Amino acid sequence: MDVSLVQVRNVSRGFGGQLALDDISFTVARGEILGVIGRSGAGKSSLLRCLGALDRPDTGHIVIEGHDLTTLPQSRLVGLRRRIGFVFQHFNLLGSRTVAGNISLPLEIAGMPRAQRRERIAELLSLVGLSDHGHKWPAQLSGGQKQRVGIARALANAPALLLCDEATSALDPETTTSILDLLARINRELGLTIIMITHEMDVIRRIATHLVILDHGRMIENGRTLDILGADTHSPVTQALLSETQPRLPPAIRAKLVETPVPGAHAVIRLRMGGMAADQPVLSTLGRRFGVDAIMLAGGTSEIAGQPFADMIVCLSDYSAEIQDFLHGLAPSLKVLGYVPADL
Ligand SMILES: Nc1ncnc2c1ncn2[C@@H]1O[C@H](COP(=O)(O)OP(=O)(O)OP(=O)(O)O)[C@@H](O)[C@H]1O
Repeated sequence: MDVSLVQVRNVSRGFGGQLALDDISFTVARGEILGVIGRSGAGKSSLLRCLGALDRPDTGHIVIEGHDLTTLPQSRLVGLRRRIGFVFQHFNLLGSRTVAGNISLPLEIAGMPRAQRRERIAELLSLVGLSDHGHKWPAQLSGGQKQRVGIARALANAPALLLCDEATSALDPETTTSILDLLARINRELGLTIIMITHEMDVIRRIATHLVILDHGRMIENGRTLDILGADTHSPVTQALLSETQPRLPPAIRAKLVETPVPGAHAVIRLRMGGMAADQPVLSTLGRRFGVDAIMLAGGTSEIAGQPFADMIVCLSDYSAEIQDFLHGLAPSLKVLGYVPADL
């Protein structure tokens, strides 16, 4: 059985002789959170518009729940669009309607009777943590609350797919965290598939199970976020995006780093590992098993889309073949950054 909810096949879209999307293909499985990232002009919004049936690709196919958006007649697109919820960067709430009124709008358009609507609105308000705010006006809400209303409205018709366009870019860091937590909970509890466009790597790390990286309209990475972030070799564009959230050596230590080992020097190693290995007490094991002094210089263990992930730079008093073997067994990505004097 095909578990993919969305199939994007060889999609291209041009504007004035320039390709905003150049032969893009990927699939999104049900229940996935796909992050789409890229620099300004990479093609993210163009892709989102095609996925939301707001624009048609010039060539290629986009199939959602078995329906090909690119060949479906306009009359049937309206029905399919109800299967897709949109969350916008600037919320796009109607100031002339209350919170409940905003959430009610898609239900009214879908022809839901009033009594049923009232029940559904109460359910949605509770889901996004705004049960007491239904009577308020958008102007009375904080940015985070407005986005919660935006999410409730997007979920009103129980969509199969949620498209989020820079949903947290207008929010402060604390509010961003609460909105990302809400989206992750909705994904978990409702099994909802989410595609989110962002230019922030941190958003990807926190929530996206899968990742697409676009550059000049081309897809340069696609896979599990853990795999892409844990890998060693990347294109310069990917590396630049990833480096935003990667640990860096403190400048004072970087200044002492040399390329070739001198007698007694300590090795500075960068290692990344995902899954169970990330939870292991690597430094203390090195000390216990090999008698190595191991010091964490930067980074540590965090989570990527709820999975443990370690990304750290460590200083080791010994980097023998035996120790290298041990570390290679744990970390698919392992790199010697250089050597520093023992009396660091
Ligand atoms: N309607 C349009 N008319 C003309 N050119 C367009 C149109 N939409 C997109 N483009 C061009 O297509 C390319 C991709 O734009 P797009 O907005 O999809 O990128 P983006 O990754 O979303 O960028 P940003 O992060 O700045 O929003 C850009 O060169 C842009 O100028």
